[in-house]
Amino acid sequence: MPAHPSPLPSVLLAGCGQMGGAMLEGWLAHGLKPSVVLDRHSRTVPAPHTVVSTLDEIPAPFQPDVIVLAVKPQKADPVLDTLAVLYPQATLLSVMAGRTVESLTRRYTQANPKANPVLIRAMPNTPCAIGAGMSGLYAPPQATDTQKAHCAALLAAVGETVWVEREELIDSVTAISGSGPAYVFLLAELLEKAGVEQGLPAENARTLARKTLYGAGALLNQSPADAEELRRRVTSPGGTTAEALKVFMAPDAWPAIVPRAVAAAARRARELSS
Ligand SMILES: NC(=O)C1=CN([C@@H]2O[C@H](COP(=O)(O)OP(=O)(O)OC[C@H]3O[C@@H](n4cnc5c(N)ncnc54)[C@H](O)[C@@H]3O)[C@@H](O)[C@H]2O)C=CC1
Ligand SMILES: O=C(O)[C@@H]1CCC=N1
Repeated sequence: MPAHPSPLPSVLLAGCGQMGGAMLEGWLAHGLKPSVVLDRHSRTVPAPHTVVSTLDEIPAPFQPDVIVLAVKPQKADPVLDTLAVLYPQATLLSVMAGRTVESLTRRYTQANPKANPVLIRAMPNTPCAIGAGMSGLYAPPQATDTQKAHCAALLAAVGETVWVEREELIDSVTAISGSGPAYVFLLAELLEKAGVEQGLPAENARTLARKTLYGAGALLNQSPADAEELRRRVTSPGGTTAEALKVFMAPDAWPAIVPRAVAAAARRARELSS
């Protein structure tokens, strides 16, 4: 990730927890115009960037290109209320699950009737911290090309991006790639435990599980072949993998469970929308 020649737009990062912190790591590695990080927990950022624990501490002349909303959806309202007063014409990039453009704009303009914000939504994931993120983005029709370009640049600096045409598809993105790393980490946990049950020393089981997921992910990333074909290449007829896949692929196992889990995540995203 080059620190030159084009620094990313300046941001006010509102919320620097798991997701905000992951993006910030990538942005700092890339190079970011002077920016401000808001978090009530103590943080450090290298100069010329600044950390504040409340919005009142933001230096008066600071005008970010983009305000990134990365607090929990249920905690956003007090932050929006203050931002609406400080930055009535802001470009806001929300990475919050669920909360819609309409609900965020409504809250903003309730807090300041003169405000006229533009809300763009994105759903990134924590591999952004190492430049391997996957983000879906949605912009409403009123967003300008510059606003979209600023938001896209921020997310492209920390991984891949896709735009979706309809806002409700951000809930689907959330259920696949936003939450998705947790599904993969669960598989790592379970493989590691199973390895120990098979008699491997814990340290070996951990390495075997983690590096297998890493290698398979890297192969998926580089190979033009479908996942199904890559799976077939591992599965010798009458061999060991086929036996494991009979268990995983039983009609009531992964083919039923994965869509059910994804649907549950998407449903929760819709519940968080108000
Ligand atoms: N964790 C993940 O993998 C992903 C999270 N998201 C979204 O990112 C958002 C944040 O999630 P996490 O980073 O997991 O949560 P988090 O709880 O780790 O981070 C939120 C941060 O905001 C700070 N904060 C909240 N209200 C504040 C206030 N009024 N003033 C100052 N600081 C305040 C908290 O101190 C905390 O550090 C959520 O809306 C979530 O939907 C999106 C994609 C993936
Ligand atoms: O669990 C959550 O609600 C957030 C959104 C996607 C990943 N983490």
